[in-house]
Amino acid sequence: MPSKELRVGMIGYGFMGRAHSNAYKQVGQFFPSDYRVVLKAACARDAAKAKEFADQWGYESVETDWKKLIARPDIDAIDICTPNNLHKEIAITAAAAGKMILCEKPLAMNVAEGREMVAAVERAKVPNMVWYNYRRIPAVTLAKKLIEEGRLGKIFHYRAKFLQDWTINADLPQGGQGLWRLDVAAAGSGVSGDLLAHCIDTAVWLNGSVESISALTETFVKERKHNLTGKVEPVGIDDACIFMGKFSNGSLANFESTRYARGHKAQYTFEINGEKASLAWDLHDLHRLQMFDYKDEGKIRGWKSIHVTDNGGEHPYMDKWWVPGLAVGYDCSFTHQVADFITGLETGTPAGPTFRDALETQAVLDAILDSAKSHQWVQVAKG
Ligand SMILES: NC(=O)C1=CN([C@@H]2O[C@H](COP(=O)(O)OP(=O)(O)OC[C@H]3O[C@@H](n4cnc5c(N)ncnc54)[C@H](OP(=O)(O)O)[C@@H]3O)[C@@H](O)[C@H]2O)C=CC1
Ligand SMILES: O=C1CO[C@H](CO)[C@@H](O)[C@@H]1O
Repeated sequence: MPSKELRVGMIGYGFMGRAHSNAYKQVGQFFPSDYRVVLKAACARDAAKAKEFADQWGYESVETDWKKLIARPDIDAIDICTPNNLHKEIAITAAAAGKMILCEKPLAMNVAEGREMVAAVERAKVPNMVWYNYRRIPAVTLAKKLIEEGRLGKIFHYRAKFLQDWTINADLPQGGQGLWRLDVAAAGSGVSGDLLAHCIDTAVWLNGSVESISALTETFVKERKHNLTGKVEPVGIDDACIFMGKFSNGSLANFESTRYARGHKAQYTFEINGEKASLAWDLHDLHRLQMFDYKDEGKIRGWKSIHVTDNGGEHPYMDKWWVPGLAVGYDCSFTHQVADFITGLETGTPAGPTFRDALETQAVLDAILDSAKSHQWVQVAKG
């Protein structure tokens, strides 16, 4: 039986408010630990919606001012599920109050903000984590294990893309629930910070730091009505982004993200080519890790499909779920992230990505926008 409580104050009831709440409810059932997660309070500006959310997910109380939530002595951890422009202020206030912080991605609007956030959590010595959840899809975690075992050898290429199509409609306004992503003042950037950020986090985790970048961005719809002013305003975000770059290990990077790829809702894929083997993964088929291993016997050598659904306890996380062969879904990545966060509390070795880890992704994002603006190669800033 758990002997400790992890009392969560959730800020935001939208997409991620729901995804994280689901993870908090699942984690103790599938990943038992010394901690019992208590959904203490849900916070948002719209009191009625926050109350409806709190009732649905089992939060004990509601707040409409995040500063009051942070000030509450009965909350241990603040979960930031707001638009990106609020991450910094909330995180710094929470750190100063000695709260643990689980912050949604991207860490910040830019690297300067990110640095302030890292300084705040490190000064306060509070456990902290950023929700780059795709790392914890079992097939992606398996890729990490195979790379660490040296099965790919020297890596030559890392290519990734994240494609969507939901902003092709020029009548969509900027601002509002979900649509704040189209407003640069709320989002900081467009698809680079929203989608490529995931690809970069996974890439840095699997293949190490990105050193330099040459990027191209495009804003296909240049003006949209703004929901705050009611006026048609210029659009300041990148609708699409392509970059090439070089990793510190010498391998070449080739990345693309867009919300204008008609037919694609969330196609996140990566492929890694090493001297001994290659790996490929596709979110649409999230259990499958494709591998080509050159050491396989010639007449049967080819791409093999590893279906990551246990295999006798050898696949990451899967032994905690159902019987071998049965799948889990997108939501499990969040549950795994909470489970690892709790393990970090128990062992004293924090689960990544911490704010400091996520700062590296933020630096790559800044370099992308700098390069796209200047039409120059840009060195990625260090921490
Ligand atoms: N890890 C991942 O895969 C994903 C990460 N994200 C990230 O999660 C974050 C949230 O995105 P998402 O859930 O889609 O956003 P939504 O638009 O669905 O929800 C945003 C929430 O923030 C609340 N909010 C906004 N302003 C304030 C405020 N001043 N005080 C308190 N609450 C506020 C809103 O409620 P109200 O308006 O009532 O205040 C709303 O509940 C973003 O940083 C995004 O990048 C998003 C999707 C997936
Ligand atoms: O992973 C993701 C899926 O798409 C969302 C946008 O539609 C992103 O915000 C998110 O981070």
